Amino acid sequence: MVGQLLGVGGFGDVFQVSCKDKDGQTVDYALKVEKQKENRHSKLKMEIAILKACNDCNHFTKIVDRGKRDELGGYFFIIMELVGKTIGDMAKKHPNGVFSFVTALGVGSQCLEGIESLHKHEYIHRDIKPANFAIGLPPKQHIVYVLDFGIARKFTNFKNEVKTPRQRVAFKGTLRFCALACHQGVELGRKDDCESILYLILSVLVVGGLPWDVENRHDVWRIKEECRREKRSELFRGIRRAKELHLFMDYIDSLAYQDQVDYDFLYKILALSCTEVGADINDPYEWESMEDVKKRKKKTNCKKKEGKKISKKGKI
Ligand SMILES: Nc1ncnc2c1ncn2[C@@H]1O[C@H](COP(=O)(O)OP(=O)(O)OP(=O)(O)O)[C@@H](O)[C@H]1O
Repeated sequence: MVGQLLGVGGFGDVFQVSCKDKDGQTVDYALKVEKQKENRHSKLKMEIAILKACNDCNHFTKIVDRGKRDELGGYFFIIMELVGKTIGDMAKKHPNGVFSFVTALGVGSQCLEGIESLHKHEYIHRDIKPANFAIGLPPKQHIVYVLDFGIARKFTNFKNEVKTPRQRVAFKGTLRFCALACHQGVELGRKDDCESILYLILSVLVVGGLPWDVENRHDVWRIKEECRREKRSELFRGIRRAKELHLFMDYIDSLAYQDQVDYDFLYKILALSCTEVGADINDPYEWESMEDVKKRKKKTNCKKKEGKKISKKGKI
């Protein structure tokens, strides 16, 4: 049974659907449909390929069914695990539109885990923003899910080598959250997804948001550049502990298109930042009740942050 409309995307709509499982229990899922169009690649096909590839990671929704129907002019569909509100919607419900320090960093660290997994499967996301990550439904309210792979791109060639960068790349993504490379019109790599994760964290952490709250693309680019220099403190204004987030930015800015990202270093500095304010990055999020916390299993399918070796860059 098709239920409420959950979201309208650029290419398809997402509905809540419910059906009975083999025990007669009603189970809810999300149905995403995309109209088939001539002369256009299906975004949904890409999403399906990615969700299948990342099936081993708990930051991705599980596929229940998928296919193509010829009715109504033809459409592709996917039925997947239903998740809760997006990070952007959650932040809006909080005072000043921001999370606590530990929730913001904890969520950011999970977004990075999802993106690391995507990179491991040789895709970059290219549209990282709070609207493209969601939290799970109870009892999975401590899990962050990556959504929307509509403009994801394979960054390796058939020999599994990083593709030669194109000379010129058209702007794709979301102005507020895109990396500097996107403004420069150059090929995006793994480090650029990580740059967007830093912007995502700051957008749900700093009261008043990112300093480039303007419409004009060139102004946004200019302010992002200035935030590397004279306006740097403005980007991190008012937060409890900024030292490690500065390191995050310095590290990402030191990387080039083809470079591997030292994700462990980034998890480590996010965790350290929380320790420095007397908390733990795995602490319950603001929306979790004690009951949820009790139920929550600490183990995830993805690599755990804790107990990882200090990487070569992990000298803080
Ligand atoms: N598995 C899901 N469970 C619950 N809600 C979902 C799920 N997937 C997507 N949504 C909701 O639907 C909205 C649109 O989904 P999504 O961003 O994947 O679509 P899109 O067509 O690719 O969008 P865009 O135009 O932003 O690229 C999301 O913001 C989210 O609110």
